[in-house]
Amino acid sequence: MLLEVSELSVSYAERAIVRDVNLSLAEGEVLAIVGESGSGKTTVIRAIMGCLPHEGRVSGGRILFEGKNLLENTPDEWSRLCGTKAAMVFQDSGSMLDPIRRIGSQFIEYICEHSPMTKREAARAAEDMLRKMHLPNPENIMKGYPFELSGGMRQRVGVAMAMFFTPRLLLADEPTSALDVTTQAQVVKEMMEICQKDKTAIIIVTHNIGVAAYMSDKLVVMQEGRIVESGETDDIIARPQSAYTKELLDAVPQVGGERYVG
Ligand SMILES: Nc1ncnc2c1ncn2[C@@H]1O[C@H](COP(=O)(O)OP(=O)(O)OP(=O)(O)O)[C@@H](O)[C@H]1O
Repeated sequence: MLLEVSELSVSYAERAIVRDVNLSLAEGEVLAIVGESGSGKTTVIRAIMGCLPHEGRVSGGRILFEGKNLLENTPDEWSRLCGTKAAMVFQDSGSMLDPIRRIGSQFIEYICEHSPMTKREAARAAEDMLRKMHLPNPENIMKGYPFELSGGMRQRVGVAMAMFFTPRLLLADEPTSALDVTTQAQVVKEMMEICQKDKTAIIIVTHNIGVAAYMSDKLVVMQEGRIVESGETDDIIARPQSAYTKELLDAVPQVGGERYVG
């Protein structure tokens, strides 16, 4: 297994928020975490990435990544892991970029921080990566500022940066929920293409069980900090066991007479 999370519990300022979460992920697999706002989805992936807010603390459990317990990592080991072996995409990756610096200089700096490439090599490699994310005129994008791009384009830049070092694991927190439905579908499709080619495993956190059904091999349903249902996505969609999962599925809008999750 690439990742094995067992009995994970997390507290914020001594208040237990996430309790006894178990999940596992093999190379190239896609796991979706769904559940209502506040159910602890983001907390789980932040704990895996070692980036809980400062009042947050893992109060129990284990997180094995390639067989090593991440909770024993030194700060140095975390910084070697983040960005190269494991990477994260956020709801609005544009907000992670400095608004008053050109995209190219930020992308090049990011590459040079994590590799011995020269600036010139990094620039060329960054453009190639933007092209892979179907961004037109990568040379112009490199020269532009984040605010000059649409939300979908900024999100593609975020995915391109996250995927640059072919991470083994991509953690995606509501990566498309700020986008309109058509752009959501395109960005999800492109992100999956690039991950499938590199055999990158994905954990995607989403409100949208339709997106989860489309993307994932495995599904974890969370409510109030606990897992209420988990298993193969197709099984859960066809035969949900918990009342809460049934509720989530019932809330999926009908599209053209057919369920979006169908
Ligand atoms: N920094 C923090 N300090 C204290 N409590 C927090 C902090 N961040 C989150 N929480 C609490 O932890 C709980 C879980 O939050 P989390 O963001 O993990 O949920 P979520 O399922 O990802 O929600 P959403 O879908 O809205 O992002 C919530 O009750 C939230 O109020």
